[in-house]
Amino acid sequence: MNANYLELTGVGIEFDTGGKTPFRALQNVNLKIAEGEFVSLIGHSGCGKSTVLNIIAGLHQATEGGVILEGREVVRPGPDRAVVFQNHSLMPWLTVYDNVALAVDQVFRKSKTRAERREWIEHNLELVNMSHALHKLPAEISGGMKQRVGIARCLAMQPKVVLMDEPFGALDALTRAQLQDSLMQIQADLGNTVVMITHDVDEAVLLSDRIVMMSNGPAATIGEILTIDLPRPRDRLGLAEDPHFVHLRHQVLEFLYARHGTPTAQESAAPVGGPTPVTDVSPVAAPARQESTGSAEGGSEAA
Ligand SMILES: Nc1ncnc2c1ncn2[C@@H]1O[C@H](COP(=O)(O)OP(=O)(O)OP(=O)(O)O)[C@@H](O)[C@H]1O
Repeated sequence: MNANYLELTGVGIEFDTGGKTPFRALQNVNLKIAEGEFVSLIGHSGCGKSTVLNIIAGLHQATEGGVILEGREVVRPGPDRAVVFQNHSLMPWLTVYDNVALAVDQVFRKSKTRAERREWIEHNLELVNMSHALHKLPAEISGGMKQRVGIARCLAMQPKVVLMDEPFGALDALTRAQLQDSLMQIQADLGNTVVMITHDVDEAVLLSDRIVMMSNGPAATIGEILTIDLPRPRDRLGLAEDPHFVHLRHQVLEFLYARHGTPTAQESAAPVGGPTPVTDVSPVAAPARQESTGSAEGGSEAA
């Protein structure tokens, strides 16, 4: 296993706001992600989670630093990084099958025959239990089913990294739980490297190998990284009362509510220097929690 599969080094970004001073969203973000690892990004609204994901996706260019995936610099979007958004983003005029076919044809037109591609599309829709609805249009299926199709489309591209921006955020609790379980099963089978944004602390602890907790912006950075050393496969019912699960969950809540609550006046006025970042270490060697020396005190606000 390559422990430095995906590396973010000194990543910072400023957005041009049309005024005199650009807006500094991120400052000195350093993170190393191992091949096959499941990493969640958590932090308050507006701290810069989507910006980190977009930089990895190649949709934004960092102002400083950069991203290396398997030894190659990320400079633009590519099929080696597929994104699952909160709102499925399926083509409404295409059937379930054709939505996945569109992505599969783009990636595998030259390397797979038509019959192989058909088999591959059906296989990926089967992975997310959608074989029964191949010929339905997005408008004819539920929100959870659309999200399943979005995940199938992403997996079918066989990306090196799966990027998920609050993939289950718009779903009811029961559907969300079912999809979380499916995702855990799929990741166990396929060994995908996943970076997922979530606001849901339980979801982060249940699914992740590590949780990256971000400080508030502007000039947001990584505040702490929590290693989730719960054995797999993980069973949500058993874990609900597991003291270690409860302890890990508490550590995330403490970071979000007690130490990085409402952005302070000091943070709001943060100069380009920003808070001190934490330097990541390999997930295997990582201690249960790494503290940033630059964390700010704050009030309380939900993530
Ligand atoms: N294109 C842009 N131009 C200017 N500012 C931007 C741009 N994109 C993001 N920002 C700002 O950067 C900061 C981080 O935004 P981002 O969307 O990454 O936060 P987030 O943590 O994903 O938020 P949420 O949890 O609410 O989705 C915010 O202050 C946002 O307003």
